[in-house]
This record gives sequence, structure tokens and C-alpha cells, in this order.
Amino acid sequence: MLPILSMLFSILYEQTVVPGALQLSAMATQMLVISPALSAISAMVIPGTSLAIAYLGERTRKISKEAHLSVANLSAYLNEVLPAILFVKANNAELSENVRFQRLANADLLAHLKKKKMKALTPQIIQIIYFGGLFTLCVGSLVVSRGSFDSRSIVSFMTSLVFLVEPIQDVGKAFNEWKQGEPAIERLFDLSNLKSKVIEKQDAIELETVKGDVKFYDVSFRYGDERPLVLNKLNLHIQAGETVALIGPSGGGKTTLAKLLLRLYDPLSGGILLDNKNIQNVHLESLRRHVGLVSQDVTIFSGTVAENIGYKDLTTKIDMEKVQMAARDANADEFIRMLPKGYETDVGPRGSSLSGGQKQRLAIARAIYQDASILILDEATSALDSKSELLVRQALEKLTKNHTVLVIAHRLETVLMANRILLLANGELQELSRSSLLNERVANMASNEIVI
Ligand SMILES: Nc1ncnc2c1ncn2[C@@H]1O[C@H](COP(=O)(O)OP(=O)(O)OP(=O)(O)O)[C@@H](O)[C@H]1O
Repeated sequence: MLPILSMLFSILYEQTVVPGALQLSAMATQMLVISPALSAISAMVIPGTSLAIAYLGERTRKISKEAHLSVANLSAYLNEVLPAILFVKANNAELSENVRFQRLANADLLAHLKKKKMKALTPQIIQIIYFGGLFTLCVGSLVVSRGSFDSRSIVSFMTSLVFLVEPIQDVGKAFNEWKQGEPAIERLFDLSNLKSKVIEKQDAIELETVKGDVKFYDVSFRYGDERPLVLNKLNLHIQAGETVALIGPSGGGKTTLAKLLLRLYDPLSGGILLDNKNIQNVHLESLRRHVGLVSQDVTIFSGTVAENIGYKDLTTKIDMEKVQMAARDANADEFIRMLPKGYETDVGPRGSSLSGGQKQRLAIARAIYQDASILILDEATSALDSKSELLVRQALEKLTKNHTVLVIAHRLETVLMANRILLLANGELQELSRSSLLNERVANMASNEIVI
């Protein structure tokens, strides 16, 4: 942001405003010396032209804003639809998506044409206004002076006037350029003003090693003042090395609990302790290094397999030995070696060249590489074929051996991997025994998604 602002400052201020202002004051002084009366008349033209420039500036700003919005709408649409192209085809929706695309593309084309027209016309309109003003002034000056001026004074006055107009014109152009760029700057500021929902303390502590003991005490949370409580005085103690399965109805608050542990939000009341330290007193970076997340919407970036697994060290140096170990533990090594370039294979945008199960195993390998003591596994609801599912489950089982695991589970097999099973419904937790889970009544209450 700062380089952009300093560049704008340099263009507008140092290259236009400062020399312009110097020239303007020199010419105005010269004119005042030659004839104060004529200078006063000339000065009257200036507010008129300034108003015209201001009006044109405002129009340019509006048109530029429309152009920015139209391109933003188009790119948002493409970002949404291109990754879901399989869904579009499966629903025979190519034609309707084509129409939607055409509509947005046309709107973008029109908005940009309008902007180009305005950009081309503005300097001409300003020129016409200036020369109109200048002509009026010349005629006015001759009429007012009625021969009291000698020809040298008139020439000198007019020359000063021409040189006076030039910097005003420059400032007008700079003003229009500023107005044209204003919507883009507004959007940049909007983005940079997106505030984090949590605040890191100045004296926050660094967690070097973590055993993995997690405690939620009296935690209440809602997403906004007007919204209902998602968690209501919830208490939960997960001992280091334990695996806890969290089940519950959709919208019951399971993901919210995980978000609070990652400190994406702070609880309304109560607190969360990690190895008996309140996470609000811990460096965010260090907290999130020790708490790994394998979420249900697996995120795979375009890049190589190795880069996706060693994501934590992407900007430093990826440890290839560690990548391969993580892939072996995640049951991913075998399929990776069969890819055209093994670990160096490009997986395509959003991992488009991989199957659902392969993506999930890559995400698990990434979590293993991260070396977090605590893992949150948000099990994918989408079904995999039985072989893939078995490979993913085996990988998850390996993970539970040496980590504290909170698994948001949707399948009975995953639930049964856990040491304890907790049902989260209506903001409250209830511990379930394995036998009660197999009881149909509780199973229905817990979640329709659990296949029992
Ligand atoms: N960012 C948000 N802003 C406002 N409300 C939210 C937000 N995220 C979740 N909610 C609401 O909070 C409640 C709990 O959502 P949460 O995602 O924790 O449920 P869940 O148990 O994980 O559901 P699922 O099993 O369907 O993933 C829901 O009513 C949801 O609509």
C-alpha cells in the first residue's frame, strides 16, 4: 500500500502540483503588476473552469467505479463457476452459464468502453473550456483597456495568462487521473481494512513445544450480537494424546468449536487452555503451528505435490525427506510415485488432476509434515469409493497414535476410532458411550449424516 501511495504522491505532488504552483504564482504576480483590474477579471474565469473540472472528475470517478465493479463481478463469477465445471456439466447447465457469462462480459465491455470514451473526451472538453475562457478574456481585456494599454503590455499580459492557464490545466489533468484511480484505491483500502477478529497481545508468549492438553472452560460463543448462542457454557477436556470424536446435527457448532481452538474468533465468555496456557496469551503464529487442520474442503494449490505437502516451508526450504515420510504415513506415497514426475508433478489448479481420495491423503500428509501436536480433522462428508476410504481412514488412524486429535466425524468407522465420543447439540456437549451410539434413537438425534 505504501509504495502505491508514495508513487501517487510523487506523480501528483512532486511532478505536477509543486512546479505548477510555482509557475502559477509567478505568472499571477506578473499579471497583477501589469494590470490589477484585468487580473481581477481573469480570476473570475478560474472558478468557472475549476467547477467544470470538478464535475468532469466526479463523472470520471463514477464511470471508473462501474468499470472496477464490472471486472470484479466477472472474476468472482469465473472463480466460482470454473472450479465447479463438472457440476455445471452434470446439471446440463452449460447454456444457462453461458448466458450468465455473456451478460457479465457485456456489462464489463460496456463499462470499459464508457471509461475509455470519458478518458478520451475529458482533455478535449477541458481544452474547449479553457480556450473559450481565454477568448472571452482577450475580448474583455481589449474592451476594458480601451487603448490605455500599450501593445507591449497587452502582449506581456496575454503571455502571462497563457502560462497561467498551463499549470491549471496540469492540475486539472492530475485531478482527473486521481479521480480515475480513486475507486481502485478505495478497494485497496477496503481490503487492507479487513480487521482480524482477534487481537494478539503485545506480551504474547511463544510456545516452543506442546504436549497437547486442551481445555475449554465455560465457553459461550455467538457470531454476532443479534445471533443465537452457538456454544453455551461448554466444558471439554481433551488429554494429550487422546482422540475425541465430535458428532452432532448439521449447524450444531462442531466447526465453530474448531475455529475457536485455532483462535479464528474469541469466545464471548470462558476460555480455552492449551497445556494450561490461555490461548489468548499465546502468539497466534505459534498457536496455529501447533494446531493443524485437515478440513473437509481440502485445499490443494496449483504447484507440485511436494510443494503441497511441504506447504509450511514453501517460502524457505522444503525438506524432501520429511515430505516423503509424511506421504508414506498418509498412504499417499504409492500413488504419488505413479504420477508422471512423482513428487515434482504439477497437480493443476486446485489439484484438478487428483481424485477426491488422493487430495484428502495429500492434505493429511501436509498436516503430518506440519508437525503439529494437536490435529483437528474435519471429516469430508462426500463419499469416497471403499478402497480410497479405507486408505484415508488408515492414514487418519496412524495420525491418532501420536497426536491429540479432535475429529469432526461423519462416519461410524471414524467415530469408533476415537477414545471418546461427544455429541454437540443446542450449544451443549454430551458424552456418549459406544453402545449408546449404536442405539438408533441417539444416532438419529446425533446426526442424520452418521451411517450406522
Ligand atoms: N461465519 C459465520 N457467521 C455467522 N454464522 C455462522 C458462521 N459460521 C457458522 N455460522 C452459524 O453457526 C452455527 C454453527 O455452525 P457450524 O459450522 O459450527 O456447524 P457444524 O456443526 O460444523 O455444521 P456442519 O456439520 O453442517 O458442518 C450455524 O447455525 C451456522 O449457520
